[in-house]
Amino acid sequence: MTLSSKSRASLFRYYSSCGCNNKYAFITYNPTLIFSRTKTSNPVYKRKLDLSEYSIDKIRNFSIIAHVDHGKSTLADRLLELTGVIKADKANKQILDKLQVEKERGITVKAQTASLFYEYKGKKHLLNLIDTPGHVDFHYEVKRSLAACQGAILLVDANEGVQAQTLANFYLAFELDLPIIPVINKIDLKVAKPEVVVQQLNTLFDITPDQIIKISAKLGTGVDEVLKAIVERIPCPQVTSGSDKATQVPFKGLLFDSHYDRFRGVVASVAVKEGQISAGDKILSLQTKKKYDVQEVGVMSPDGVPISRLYEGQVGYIIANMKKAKDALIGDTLCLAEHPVDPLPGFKPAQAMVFAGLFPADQSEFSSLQDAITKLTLNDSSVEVNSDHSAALGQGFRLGFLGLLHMDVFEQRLRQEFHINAIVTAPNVPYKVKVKGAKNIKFYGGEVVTVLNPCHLPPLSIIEEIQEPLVLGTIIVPDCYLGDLVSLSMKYRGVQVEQSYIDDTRIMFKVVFPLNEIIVTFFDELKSVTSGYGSFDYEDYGYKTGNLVKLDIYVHNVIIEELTSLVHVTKVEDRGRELCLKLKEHLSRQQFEYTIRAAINQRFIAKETVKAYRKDVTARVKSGHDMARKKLLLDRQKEGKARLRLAGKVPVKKDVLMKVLRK
Ligand SMILES: Nc1nc2c(ncn2[C@@H]2O[C@H](COP(=O)(O)OP(=O)(O)OP(=O)(O)O)[C@@H](O)[C@H]2O)c(=O)[nH]1
Repeated sequence: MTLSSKSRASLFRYYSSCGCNNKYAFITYNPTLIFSRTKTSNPVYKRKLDLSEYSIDKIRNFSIIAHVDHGKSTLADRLLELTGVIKADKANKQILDKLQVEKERGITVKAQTASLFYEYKGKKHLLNLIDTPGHVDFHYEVKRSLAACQGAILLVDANEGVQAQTLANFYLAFELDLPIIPVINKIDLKVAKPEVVVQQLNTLFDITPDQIIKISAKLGTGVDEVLKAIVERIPCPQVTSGSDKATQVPFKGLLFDSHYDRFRGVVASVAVKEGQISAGDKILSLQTKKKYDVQEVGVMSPDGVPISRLYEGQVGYIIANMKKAKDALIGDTLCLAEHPVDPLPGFKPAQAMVFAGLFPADQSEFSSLQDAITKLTLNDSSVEVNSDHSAALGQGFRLGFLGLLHMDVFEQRLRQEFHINAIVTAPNVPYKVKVKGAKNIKFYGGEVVTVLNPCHLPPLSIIEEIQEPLVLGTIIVPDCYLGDLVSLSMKYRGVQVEQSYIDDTRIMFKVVFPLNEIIVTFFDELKSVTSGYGSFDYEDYGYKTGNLVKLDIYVHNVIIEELTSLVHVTKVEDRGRELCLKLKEHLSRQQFEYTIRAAINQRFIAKETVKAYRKDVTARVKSGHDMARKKLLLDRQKEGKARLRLAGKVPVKKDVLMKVLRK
């Protein structure tokens, strides 16, 4: 069915009058219409999709996993082209990276699905691809994507070889018992060393050379081999009911991802484990116990294509009037309202690792900031939101992120998509504080209190111990940097637990670090001491009692709460001195002299003095010999300054805080 331009125009007017001003959305509102986009390069849209022709043995669900920049999204582009989902075009670059921040930074931050239609040995196959992010902060995305798959392509750069995230991602797939197709990418590079990578894959993962496919995702070389391997080596989805009975078995689906469409609410990505689902069905969320009417089901190819029915084994999306991101809980099981089922195992919720305060630059913008955070978290449910207040910055929020890049990306999206200029305070990690005394335990609601903001630390007298979060870091470096790496690890309080060669020249280290030490500068320093060759990945390693102290900064005898931090006892003096010096550099002089001091439990460990402005009050005394008059004027000035010093305040403005907080 195609629409005449007249009926298109009237439809557009109709949907515009309903408040829908998205030029694509008016077409997608009606599931019976065939999608049309301004860029109609997509042959899929020329026909209506009916997935009933793909029996379960013709379906493959797979992810592409790899270290950062090893070419996942570029391979996805070639797969989309080869299967005719998009037209081959030099302009196709990381098509599945849809967010502006992804395009600008050239990284994937959100996993994306795409359905490909591939004819193999005369039979049509439906291949559901999930392109995953590579950066350590987004491991959680990879983990849940893999739960919707039966296999994974492990991509390794032919020049860089196996890196820290290659290992982490391999083990994620391995733990789920997924078949892995090892692919060496970028063989077109002059510096490519595919044979070295073959040796690494063999040493580390027991992968034999005959299993490995060598490609250039950029040029398309060898990509057809990857398509064949997907069909041959990845099994079709396992379903308990068997394909014939699919129609009689009640629907059971795993909600593995979601995003928020401002016109249509939550779009939930679902892997259909049993039965089938179509628009008009009433579904139940087993976690929230809420019921919804399904308005549309479809597949991403690469944008949403509505279809009449999603069948057992398939991966697609459901739109069911879910208004909030919290309605679509990742890992939830969806079923038909009248046929409740046993829940699927689901996932552990994402754990925020890094917390920071977010304040509006101007308090009048507080509600705009609140609104923007609510909207952004609809698309990113892994952000933890708490309210916060600061004496200098006013009302704001304390947000929890999966890592520093995640925090950066969130802040960039606030700026770009909502035009909000927020002040982000220094990142810190969640500490666990053990309090003593039955009365205190009752007051804090438990023996262990989680402290997200160091200035909210319970009084020292009732603290039994402070525990800090640890991570197990994996570092891969050429062995010539061995000495530099050992010193670097020690500087960041790392404890080495393992060391082994992954090929003739490169070493893998496992080091336990306090998370607080590595969140800001460690990665940059690692890159710098290893001339860019070192790679780093980390995973949660629990909590350990740390010899930590609370560092307070006083400006003219007033504590600046935003600068309060928990620091290891061996580093606290350096940190105290550094903060005092930075403040001195950025604070303005006053009519009176004042001090900037760093203190542990009110014991001062560092001090800087900011001198007063000097005004020559004796300049007006004409006679150079009137010493008595000069003395009188100088004494008066001294008294005035002493009075000011007592009553005067030193404003620590937001821009000064920002400069000091940036490490
Ligand atoms: N020479 C060459 N460059 C490639 C090839 N494949 C990818 N690239 C380049 O490598 C860079 C990273 O590619 P991406 O596809 O964005 O890598 P990615 O793994 O998706 O990156 P993240 O999502 O950030 O982890 C881009 O500049 C690509 O053009 C290849 O086969 N040969």
